[in-house]
Amino acid sequence: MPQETGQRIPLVIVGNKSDLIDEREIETSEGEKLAASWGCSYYEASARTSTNITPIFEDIVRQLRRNDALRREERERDPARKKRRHMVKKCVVL
Ligand SMILES: Nc1nc2c(ncn2[C@@H]2O[C@H](COP(=O)(O)OP(=O)(O)OP(=O)(O)O)[C@@H](O)[C@H]2O)c(=O)[nH]1
Repeated sequence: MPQETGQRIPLVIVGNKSDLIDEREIETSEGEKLAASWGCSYYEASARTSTNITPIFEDIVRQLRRNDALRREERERDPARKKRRHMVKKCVVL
């Protein structure tokens, strides 16, 4: 799925309600397999017990920061960028 969009979108797969152990419908291995095929992390979390909530948001923030850094690097490497910068006309307010 991430490959289909062609964009860097932060992605994690979360199986919620991990506290309801007896009502499990998806095996951990199944979630991990899907996450591996999407190239992202898999978490099992519980909103009720606050299990894994912080690591999920930390993972997303790490991805956002990594994507920002990659975008900056790509922009720096773009040879057309320098040329464009010289062509920009600035407006001066007096
Ligand atoms: N035990 C447990 N209950 C949860 C958890 N997360 C949400 N719920 C409960 O599940 C119900 C539905 O929660 P919503 O946040 O409305 O989720 P939803 O996507 O609209 O509904 P679901 O089909 O239940 O996923 C509510 O009664 C929540 O309190 C959890 O991690 N553990």
